[in-house]
Amino acid sequence: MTGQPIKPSQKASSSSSSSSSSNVRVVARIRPLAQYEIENGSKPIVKSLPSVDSLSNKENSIPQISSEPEVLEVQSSEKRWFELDAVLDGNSSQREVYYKSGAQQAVTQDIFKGFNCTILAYGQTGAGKTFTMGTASGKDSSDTDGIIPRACADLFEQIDTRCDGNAQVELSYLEIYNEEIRDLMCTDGSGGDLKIRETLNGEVYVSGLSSRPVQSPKEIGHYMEEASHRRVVASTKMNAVSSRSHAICVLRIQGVLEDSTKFSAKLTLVDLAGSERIKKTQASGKRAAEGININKGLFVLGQVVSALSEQRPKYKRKPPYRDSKLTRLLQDSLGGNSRTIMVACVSPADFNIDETINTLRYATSARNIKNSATRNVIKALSPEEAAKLQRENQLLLAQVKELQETIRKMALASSEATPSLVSTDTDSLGSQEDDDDSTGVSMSSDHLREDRSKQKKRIKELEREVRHLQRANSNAKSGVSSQITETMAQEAIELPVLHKKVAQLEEELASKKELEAENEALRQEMDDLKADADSARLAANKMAKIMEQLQELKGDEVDKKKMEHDHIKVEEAWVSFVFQVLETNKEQMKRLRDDFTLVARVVESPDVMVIDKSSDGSSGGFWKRMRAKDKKKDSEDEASGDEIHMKVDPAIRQKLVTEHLQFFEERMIEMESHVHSETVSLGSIRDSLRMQRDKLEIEIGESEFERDVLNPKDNDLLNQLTTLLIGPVKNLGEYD
Ligand SMILES: Nc1ncnc2c1ncn2[C@@H]1O[C@H](COP(=O)(O)OP(=O)(O)OP(=O)(O)O)[C@@H](O)[C@H]1O
Repeated sequence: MTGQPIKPSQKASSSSSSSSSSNVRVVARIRPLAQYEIENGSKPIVKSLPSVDSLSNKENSIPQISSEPEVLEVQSSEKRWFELDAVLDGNSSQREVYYKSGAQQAVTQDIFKGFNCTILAYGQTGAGKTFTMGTASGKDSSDTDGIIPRACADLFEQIDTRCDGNAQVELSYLEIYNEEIRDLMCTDGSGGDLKIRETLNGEVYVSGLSSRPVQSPKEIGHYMEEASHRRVVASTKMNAVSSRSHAICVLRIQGVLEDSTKFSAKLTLVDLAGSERIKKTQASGKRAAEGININKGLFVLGQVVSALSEQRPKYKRKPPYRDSKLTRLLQDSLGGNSRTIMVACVSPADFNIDETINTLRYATSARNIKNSATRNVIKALSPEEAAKLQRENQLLLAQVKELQETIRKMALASSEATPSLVSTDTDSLGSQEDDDDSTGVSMSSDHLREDRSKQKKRIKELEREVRHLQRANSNAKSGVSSQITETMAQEAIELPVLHKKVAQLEEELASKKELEAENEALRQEMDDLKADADSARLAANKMAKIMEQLQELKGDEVDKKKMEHDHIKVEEAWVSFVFQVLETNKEQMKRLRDDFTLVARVVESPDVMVIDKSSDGSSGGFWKRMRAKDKKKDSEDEASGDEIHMKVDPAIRQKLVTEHLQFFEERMIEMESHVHSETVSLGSIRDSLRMQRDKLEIEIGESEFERDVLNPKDNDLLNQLTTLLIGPVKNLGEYD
């Protein structure tokens, strides 16, 4: 049998009432197999190993909190064990869960000692969180009631018996849906997208969240029932009624116990939405988006738990409370001023083993989280103690006055120093918006203004605080003679608060000075940026000029190439002209051939030849010579119509023919070779001219494109460059 070794319990139970520092109490609840798990043939593999305590408690009608941790066993391919403060299996009743989780003790004891308490249910979707927490139904109690209705019933019962009804309870109820806070008590639909803010003493609250005074569990049940209709639920493959939001119900209680001790406390009851695998729930569209948001919030919660539970100093890191609304609102419950109980709900089925192991790992880590809850109670004091407190109060008053004067001077100096940068819209005295978690030095003037505005607000808040302290002090003084004991009791509570606030004011002042220095650095940085922007702008202008020049040069280049192109065209025209000349030569050669044919006919003809007058025109030289050599025959020549009939002496004819044949031969050879070589060289000239022209056309196209690109007025590259150089400074809003 293999398994995960169980660590020895490292802590005392959180139920110890005197201790202000206690670990988060974590219990596991295993629900019975669900219908869908039975249908898909799942086997139960998660069970609780009974502790000695729980066995001996079996007989007891009131379930007891076990003093020792309990163990949960997961039997998969190997066995694993998880040690928790209590383990409740599928047979555990709702009542048992209420008691053994520690919820009953928190409500009936811790709240009345002035401790803030949180009870939250965590786990996979469909694991039984809503079933465990329950919603107060407004009806009479039943066995199936979860923690919330039971807590409400016990709370009012205790108020009746311990405060004689002298207590006030206020209820508020919200949900976080898709990272938006919604007021579930708001009936007019205006309770959406509320903001988280923080008071001066670090208490986180939701601005604009409504709260109602409530006088009975039934009244709470009534409001919660109404609110539950506003909560987003939907059906998924793993839960027919799946909560799609984290619901947080807060009860603020203030009362006076029988021994005149005043107390105040906050009971926070949280029903988280379940972690889910989109594949398993088969959620799509809106449901899938919800699932992603749910998982995101829970992931941050996991990060917070793991940061808080880290035991090794070198791995300790700041819990990322601000990364989600859920963790921001639960900041006090996890590592803060609250006694916290976490119920990790799991399925027993092997089908859900991965999710179950995850939940349990998370749960065991959460057990290491240490909270330090402080008691909000007021006790009666002796007259000596009261007088001492009064002296301290006077001292504090003097300190407050001094601080007030310093603040006034600083505020004056600050607004005089930088009037242009301080926003005029700083009259609101509301607390600072907390949602923006930006840290580090901002580069924009918006942020600078924001800092200024925050600074101014801060000063006003400080002034308000001082006024409040003065008021508290003078109230304390005025009551001394008449009701010395009660007033002093009040002061006993207020004195540490005053001390804390003075320390806080001093801290605020120090941080204000830091802010001043930071602002000075920012101003300096802004001046530098302006200077950078100036030189960037100069550089951009220079670049525009260079580009203009380049554009001109490119334009010249284009013109030159175009001229070259035209020149080539002229040359090409000349080449085609020469081709025509060659054609003419060819024509002439043809005529020579015709003459040659004629001469051949002369050779073959008898004494009289018939010659076309047109032929005579073209090869007249030959006939003239014929006639000159044979003058005596001239008279014998006869012309009729287009023909000449010529008598020829055979000897002369023979001689002339031979001469001409030779002449023809030579001319023909000469012309043929000339025409051939001219044709060849012209052909290559023509080809090279065509190539040059094609090349030039491409170059012209490219140069024209480059010229257009270089146009500084319409140049994307330059514009981008300018934006890049000047942009950051332009964003400062003060640089034009
Ligand atoms: N211990 C239990 N005994 C009997 N039925 C239970 C138990 N726990 C849960 N169930 C039933 O299982 C179903 C799912 O429970 P529930 O709605 O409480 O889950 P959930 O964890 O709140 O889910 P989601 O995160 O999706 O809202 C319900 O029908 C509920 O009645």
